[in-house]
Amino acid sequence: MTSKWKYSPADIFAAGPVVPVLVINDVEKAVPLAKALMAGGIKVLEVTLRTPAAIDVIKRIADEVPDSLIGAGTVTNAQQLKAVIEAGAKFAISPGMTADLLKAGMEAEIPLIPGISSTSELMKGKDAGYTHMKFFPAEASGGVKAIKAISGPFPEFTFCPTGGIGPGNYNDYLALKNVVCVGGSWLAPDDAIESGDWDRITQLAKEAVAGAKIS
Ligand SMILES: O=C(O)C(=O)C[C@H](O)[C@H](O)COP(=O)(O)O
Repeated sequence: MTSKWKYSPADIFAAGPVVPVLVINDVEKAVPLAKALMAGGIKVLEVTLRTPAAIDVIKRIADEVPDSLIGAGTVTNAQQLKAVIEAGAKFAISPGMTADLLKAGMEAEIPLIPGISSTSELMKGKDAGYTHMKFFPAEASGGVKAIKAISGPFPEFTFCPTGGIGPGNYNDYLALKNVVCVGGSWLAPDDAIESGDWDRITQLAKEAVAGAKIS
């Protein structure tokens, strides 16, 4: 692992049991949304690069909510990784991996958390030096059973599962010894962001943090 990183992937995973996966269309929503989540006890934020506003959203949150651990999600190539670093992201996370992205991640000044959904991908990540990975799409790829089975031959890897996770099943994942956090969009529903219902988002965050059972 590279010592130039201010936060290691382990620090990011340990900073909170739930990571909101954020899809933000309007840059003006960035700061109030980040503050609403922080008020609910969540520090790690994943802003997905799914909208044209995403890079500006990351910039805004990095500048105006400096206590947050603002990360970029849906980072699928080295150019995007460079762009999110310039925007101020403190980490990057990907739904998958390519050889180029894995290489760029190891050379980058912020940590990259690549995504896997199979043991072969895990082995590619392992060869490139990664120990912390996203498991995506979690529910569709075997969920808790799959991650538990993977810990047999690969006990040294830690996962942040996302995809199909919500209040009803997040503790099933957190109960696994190779999972310390889970991600999901349930913490910041589109309609609540759209209408600026920040109290609802703070409440969802509070409930998720308070209800999380860390093994
Ligand atoms: O956009 C990305 O980079 C992703 O990796 C995918 C997200 O983590 C999941 O789409 C969240 O899944 P839901 O919580 O089921 O909505």
